[in-house]
Amino acid sequence: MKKAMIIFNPSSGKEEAETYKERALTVLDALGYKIVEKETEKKDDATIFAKQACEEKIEFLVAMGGDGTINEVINGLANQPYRPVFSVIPLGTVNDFARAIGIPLEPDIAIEALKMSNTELVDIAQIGNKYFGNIVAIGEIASSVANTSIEKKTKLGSLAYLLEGAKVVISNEEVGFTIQHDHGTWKGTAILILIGLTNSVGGFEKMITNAEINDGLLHVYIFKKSGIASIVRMGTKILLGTLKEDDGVEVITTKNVYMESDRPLFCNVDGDEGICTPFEMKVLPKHLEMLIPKNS
Ligand SMILES: Nc1ncnc2c1ncn2[C@@H]1O[C@H](COP(=O)(O)OP(=O)(O)OP(=O)(O)O)[C@@H](O)[C@H]1O
Repeated sequence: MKKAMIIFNPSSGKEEAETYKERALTVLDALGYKIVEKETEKKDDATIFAKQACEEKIEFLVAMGGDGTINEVINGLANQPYRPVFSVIPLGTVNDFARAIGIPLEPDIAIEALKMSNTELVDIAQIGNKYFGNIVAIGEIASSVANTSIEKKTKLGSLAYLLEGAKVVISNEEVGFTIQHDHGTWKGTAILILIGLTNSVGGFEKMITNAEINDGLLHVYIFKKSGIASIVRMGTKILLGTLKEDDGVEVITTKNVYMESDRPLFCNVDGDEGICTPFEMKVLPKHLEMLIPKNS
């Protein structure tokens, strides 16, 4: 009998989380899976469970939670020789990974979509000894976004990130960076660097223009110091999906990065605090097989 594992974070989303879990169990049961149910209690539980799913050769893994839970699952899967087909029921406040991959943001619709059989191989990336599926942010703004309160995120969603981001961008000093990439070395100052695998950042689905889920590339966006007028202009371009063309931004596409800064900076990895500069990063092309609804 084929086996499925559900990794469920009861603290993600709102009160309906438990109800969604029951609905997902019903769908997987009707599909004929023997189900292993795992509930997270604390940080890194989802990583341990995902690794266990690989070791037990489970065929299908469903993660129910927000971007934090999904990042932990990716870290459990990434370096295993066998990896199950993976899908996500988004229960977070922002759900960048689900947005980017094309999984319905409405949990009930995402649960229905588990019945479909269309899979796609998607890229992830390695930063130091960690993995991510969506975005790394480097700069003072990165820690500020990680500090955005859960209450604020729940009330304001993407807007909370934008407000925190704008506050730091306006007040902040530049940092000197050296970035070695596949085509040379970039040296200069910036207030923020984003390295994205997908297009969605902080809920803004057109932030990283042209990034595809399996293009095999890291999209490095370097933001220069700028005044209020250019921040407003960039904000508009983020919404229109034309940020790449803005004078305040330099863009590098590469498969590998070595990043140094003139003082150590913590990175924000998929929305949570990650490692410190300097670091090495590389893309792992088409590394995860994901169930993705065809018409999304
Ligand atoms: N039972 C639990 N109770 C409280 N916290 C938990 C529990 N299980 C896991 N966690 C914590 O929840 C974190 C992940 O939360 P979640 O998946 O909602 O991510 P998020 O980044 O807040 O999502 P989003 O930004 O999309 O809202 C984990 O890193 C872990 O520390």
